[in-house]
Amino acid sequence: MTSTVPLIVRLLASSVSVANRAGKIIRDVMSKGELGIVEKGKDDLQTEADRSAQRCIIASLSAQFPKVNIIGEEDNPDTEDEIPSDWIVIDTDKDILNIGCPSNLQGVKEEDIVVWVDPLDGTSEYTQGALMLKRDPWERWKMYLTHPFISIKWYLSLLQSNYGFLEHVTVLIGIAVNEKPVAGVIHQPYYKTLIGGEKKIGRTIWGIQEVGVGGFTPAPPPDALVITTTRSHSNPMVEKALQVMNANQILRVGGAGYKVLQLLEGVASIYVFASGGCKKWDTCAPEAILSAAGGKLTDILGNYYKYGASESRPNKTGVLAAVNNDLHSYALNRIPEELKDTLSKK
Ligand SMILES: Nc1ncnc2c1ncn2[C@@H]1O[C@H](COP(=O)(O)O)[C@@H](OP(=O)(O)O)[C@H]1O
Ligand SMILES: [Mg+2]
Ligand SMILES: [Mg+2]
Ligand SMILES: [Mg+2]
Repeated sequence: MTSTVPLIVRLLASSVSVANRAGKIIRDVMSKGELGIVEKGKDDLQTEADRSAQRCIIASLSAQFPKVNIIGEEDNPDTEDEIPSDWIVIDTDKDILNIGCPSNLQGVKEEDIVVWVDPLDGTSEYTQGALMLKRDPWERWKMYLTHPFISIKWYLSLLQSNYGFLEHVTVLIGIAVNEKPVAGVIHQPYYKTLIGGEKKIGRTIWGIQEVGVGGFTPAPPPDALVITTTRSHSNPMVEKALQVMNANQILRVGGAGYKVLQLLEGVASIYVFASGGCKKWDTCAPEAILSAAGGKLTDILGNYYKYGASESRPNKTGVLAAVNNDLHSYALNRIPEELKDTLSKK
């Protein structure tokens, strides 16, 4: 049966299973409590969970799809050690294998595909979540003092957050064909639900061009204008763009994946980030899923990013995403020309 299913559908089905496994790795690293934080740059952390989840995803997908070009966020996951055999996922999601494949994607070959992997989106929120899992206030304070960057303002907001920032963490697998994101997976390892009285942790949302979105039911946008934006990478340009939106509410949350989930869930209507900082692996899967649901993700100038393997990794001209074209145009028209100019010259 599997061999008759088009490649792109098989790749999506495998990506869903692999993302679930990566999510379990992320939870396991947190439970063990040894995060192994490395500072890659300013405001840019990597943990054992980022490294291990990426190794799991890349090893699993490249074993099944050897000619697909897979690009991950983390440069040097420790490749010396052998990968634990239970990190190599060979399962595929059976429901996805049964979906119809859009006609323009039926003949796609492995060589035509680039997969962009963000093994853990929202690393900042993940490391701060670890801090809050320390029940003993003294232990928590000691961990705070040794955390690479976290201001007292953040520490206080964490104390008030009821340990909630772990929900912002996602695993992102984006599938691009001819430079365009056509399918993707957003897995949320800490999403909690009660199903028939039983607690379930984690959920996986997927999308594919022309077919739509699965894993949950998208909701219409809120009546009020609710904007979602970064909570850990703001700067004066980001704030300027937010000021001009005339929003009823601004939500500051972690991760590109989580912000796009908020759009899909009807929690927010527009995602505005008028700054460089995000990279192709942050936006590929979210763009694919959002557009499959009728939304739009571009840079702050209104141009689509390209996702070919040779494209530069940084999304220098920011992110502007909305649940529909009208809200996207509304936001685009409000961004001052001067800000667009400054960003495009960076
Ligand atoms: N100034 C910056 N420096 C480094 N990374 C940045 C950044 N601004 C945004 N990013 C990256 O873009 C993603 C979303 O950011 P934010 O949560 O601030 O909206 C995060 O991905 P990772 O957590 O996968 O690294 C984050 O690291
Ligand atoms: Mg990162
Ligand atoms: Mg990311
Ligand atoms: Mg990441």
